[in-house]
Amino acid sequence: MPVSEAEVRLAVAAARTVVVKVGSSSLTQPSGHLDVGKLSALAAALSAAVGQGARVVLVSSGAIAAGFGPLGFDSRPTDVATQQATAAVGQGLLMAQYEMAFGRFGVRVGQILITAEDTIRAVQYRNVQRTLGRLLELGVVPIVNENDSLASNEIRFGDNDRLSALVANIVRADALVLLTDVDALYTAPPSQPGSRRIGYVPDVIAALDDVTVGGSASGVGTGGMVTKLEAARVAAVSGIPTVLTCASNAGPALMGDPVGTAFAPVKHRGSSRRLWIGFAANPRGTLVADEGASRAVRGGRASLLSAGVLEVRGEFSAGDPVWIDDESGEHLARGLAGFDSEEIPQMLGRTTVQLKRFLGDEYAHPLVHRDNLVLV
Ligand SMILES: Nc1ncnc2c1ncn2[C@@H]1O[C@H](COP(=O)(O)OP(=O)(O)O)[C@@H](O)[C@H]1O
Ligand SMILES: N[C@@H](CCC(=O)OP(=O)(O)O)C(=O)O
Repeated sequence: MPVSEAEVRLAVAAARTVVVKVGSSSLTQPSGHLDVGKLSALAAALSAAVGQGARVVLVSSGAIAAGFGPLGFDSRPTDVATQQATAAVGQGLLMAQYEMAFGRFGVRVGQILITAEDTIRAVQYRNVQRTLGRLLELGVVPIVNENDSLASNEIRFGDNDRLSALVANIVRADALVLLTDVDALYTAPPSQPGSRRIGYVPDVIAALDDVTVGGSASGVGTGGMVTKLEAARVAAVSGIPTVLTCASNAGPALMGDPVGTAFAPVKHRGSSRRLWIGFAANPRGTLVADEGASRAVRGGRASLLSAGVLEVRGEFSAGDPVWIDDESGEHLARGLAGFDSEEIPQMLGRTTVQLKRFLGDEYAHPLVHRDNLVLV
């Protein structure tokens, strides 16, 4: 586990598999239209890394930014339906440019569009993992974006920062590089007088207390620095180092030069699927655990049984993420529900033996299995 900045930089330079995320603001002109020059420069830097043997996954935003100009809008649309339609137009334009730009270096690209919803379940998760793995084996640079045109509003990432950290987990990346329109993390939004550049963050969780982060200032970006730090945190707890810098520093960042901000990993890798449950999507409902069940869940190795659940809130399907709260309303854990919300009221308070006797074998299972549960 690297501890000094030099070791973190070295780990990034030596990474065999690297996920690079580029934000909308780094691919567009001030007018909002796609900036083909910036996109080509990025493709050149990533192709050089591929030429040196790296396996590169590019998580690229920019579908909405690329689509609104050609559709005749003056600025990024704000309503969901128009954003989704704009992304459908822009995503094709974006990929056409990437194909051409990487093609100049003989590098092939492939498009992967992900929704939070269809990757939260184990089968789809493994599907994404297998396809990305195969693309990398074939020497292709997968270009990933959220499937904006189909993502449902309640369960979308919105920004691509957290998505990139999860993709880094899925492909078991050795490094994550976040490219944006600011050269590094600052102690406060760079527009604030007196804000200072931070070159190295040894512990991202502790750093969250010392840094003032703001939203996007660009008009095309989405999450600002908040979601980038969240991505760096997810990567860190997965054992993955992160470098955050501006897109024009992509080449030096990948070579381990001291540009931008480097974040050290804070822990050895956990299970990527459990991280996915913890961070991928917003819970759709809540299961309220009684005192005994809360204690068992807090203990870390227990499933949530219906005998210890007092109440179900919200509407969800089996497999959806839910909160597990204690009676005072405090969040204890996130987990994937084992049943649809409408099936649960008849199960509440019943033991496994009672469930079997009164409702049948198919109900004699935990409401949330411990393998699908992550403490918060
Ligand atoms: N503490 C901070 N340090 C650096 N940038 C910050 C900070 N707080 C807020 N920001 C803003 O975050 C912006 C980057 O986020 P965003 O516009 O969403 O980019 P992207 O499109 O690359 O995701 C920067 O341009 C900057 O204005
Ligand atoms: N998936 C969206 C990303 C939205 C967005 O602006 O993200 P980001 O620039 O990474 O903050 C798109 O391609 O337009």
